Amino acid sequence: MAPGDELDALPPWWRGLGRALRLCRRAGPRLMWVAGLTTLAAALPDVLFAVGVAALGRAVAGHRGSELAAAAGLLAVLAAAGWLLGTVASRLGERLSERAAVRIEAHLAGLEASVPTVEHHERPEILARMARLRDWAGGLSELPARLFDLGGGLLRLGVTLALLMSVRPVFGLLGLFAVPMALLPLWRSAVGFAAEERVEHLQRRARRLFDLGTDAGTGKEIRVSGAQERLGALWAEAWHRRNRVLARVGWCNIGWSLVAFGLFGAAFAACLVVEASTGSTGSGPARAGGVLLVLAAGGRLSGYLARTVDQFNGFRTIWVDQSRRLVWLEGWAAAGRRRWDAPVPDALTAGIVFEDVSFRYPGTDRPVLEGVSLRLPAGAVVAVVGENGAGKSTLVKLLCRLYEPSGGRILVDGVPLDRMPADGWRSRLTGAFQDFFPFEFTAARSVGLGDLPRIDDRDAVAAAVVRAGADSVLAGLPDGPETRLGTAWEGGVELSHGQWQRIALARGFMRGAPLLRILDEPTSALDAETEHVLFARYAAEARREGAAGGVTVLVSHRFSTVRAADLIVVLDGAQVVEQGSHRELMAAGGRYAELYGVQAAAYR
Ligand SMILES: Nc1ncnc2c1ncn2[C@@H]1O[C@H](COP(=O)(O)OP(=O)(O)OP(=O)(O)O)[C@@H](O)[C@H]1O
Repeated sequence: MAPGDELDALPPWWRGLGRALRLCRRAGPRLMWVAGLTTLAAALPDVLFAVGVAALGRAVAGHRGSELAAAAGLLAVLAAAGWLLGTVASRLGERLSERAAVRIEAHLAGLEASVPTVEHHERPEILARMARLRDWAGGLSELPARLFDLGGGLLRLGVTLALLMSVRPVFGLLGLFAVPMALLPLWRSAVGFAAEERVEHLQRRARRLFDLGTDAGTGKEIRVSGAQERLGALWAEAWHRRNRVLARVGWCNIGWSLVAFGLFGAAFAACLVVEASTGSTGSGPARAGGVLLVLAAGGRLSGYLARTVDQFNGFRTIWVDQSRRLVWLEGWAAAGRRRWDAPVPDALTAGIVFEDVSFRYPGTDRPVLEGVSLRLPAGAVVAVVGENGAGKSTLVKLLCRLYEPSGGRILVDGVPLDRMPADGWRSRLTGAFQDFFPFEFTAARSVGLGDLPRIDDRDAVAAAVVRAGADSVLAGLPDGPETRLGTAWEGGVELSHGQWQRIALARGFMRGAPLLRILDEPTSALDAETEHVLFARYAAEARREGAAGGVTVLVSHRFSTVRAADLIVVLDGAQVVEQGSHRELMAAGGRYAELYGVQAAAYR
């Protein structure tokens, strides 16, 4: 399944287990073996404690001093060995989990980042899967340790049952009475899981509302609109609705547990009474030893069983739920890359062509672009205009491959864009966007980020700053380019929106000779005059860079800026309604001429 397709079922459980264990093993193959063997060895002293107790009982009842000392010594050795092996095993398990966590988290982050488009950030069903995987990434790293614990638990159970049957074979049936206790948590946890999935959207909503109410970015508007109380009420309601559903499941769990534990308790009591009154192992000290063995082993049986079931449950949760999600994400990220069989060209000769392209946002039915056919000639400066919501930024996003078209294709020098590696294509793009991100690094690095390999190249940064007209911003900073931006940092300086925008613009000028330069309303916070001057500079620069045939796409609402473009594309109602040069479009007297006239009149 490729990104963009329907969300498919999770892969089978056995693939998930093997994959997750292999990933953890890479974090420390030898450590994994040592941790496994130590955990199994740590299970034995504890279970043999019942044998020591029985020996002690026999010695006390028979008044045998030497046997008493030997039994006491055995118990002391078992206690010390149990503690020592248990401590070492748990430390080794933790160490393995810590190492595996680093590897798994890096793997998950790499997988998410390698998904070529951003649509997964907007599809709730994918977000839910990924959120769960991310939240429980630590759990995956515990998978081997939990598997070893489970092995130790089963070993304890087996030896305990063998000890009980050594007293009377029929006492092995005690294990059967414990079965409901073993199965109950499995059943109830599946019920709990289903309930959690049902209310996951409420949890996500509550978290989002909390972020909205507490985030610095939203603080101003939330206060002005007076929405705090409403947000708080919605947040509380989301949590209450979620908690009510989960609490109901929790109470049912307790009820069923009482029934299962009651059944086992009755059977255990019956075993003790039978052994004490009839004494299968003889009379006197032997009977005392037998009763104590049943008491110690049987008493621990329920504890061991509950623990093993718990271990199995925890193991199963990670195994069945998490490891399958991991395999799904690996497959999903890889599917998007599979058809990349064409290289990204070094230079454009013909240009970029939209061939009957249509697009709908994930989870929506409304076409945002429909039947768009366009040619963006190599080396041209192309302006895209249209009213709010006309689809200008969407067209730009398709060019950046943040989404794949729902229909039609985009060709780069005649080759379908979706056959080229997305990261390779993006490495030849540069851009500045209206919804830029204010990276709170030093000013120089915030600009240098536009071309990662040259992030610390001071000359390249200085040149980009000048080209974007951001030199006045840097000149006003206390430490110039080395000033830390953002008040969240000690000594950091906050910039105005327009200043941040200029930094973002400079970032967009870091890469030289791009195949595509995107300017999506990058100067919306600047005045019309400044925008005009800057755009004239970009256009001149783009024409100078003509050797690579790079296309510059400018989205702007200001027609005074747009008129200098080689080609102007007018979008309306999800379609291209006009295209041509300023002079051609004015002569045609259509939509462009109308909008231009309105804006010119407003300026006059
Ligand atoms: N992530 C999204 N999910 C769903 N719909 C979206 C998304 N982003 C944009 N849209 C819708 O797509 C349509 C086109 O949006 P787009 O941002 O491309 O318009 P635009 O022409 O750039 O507008 P503006 O001039 O206001 O920036 C709008 O109706 C918008 O509601």
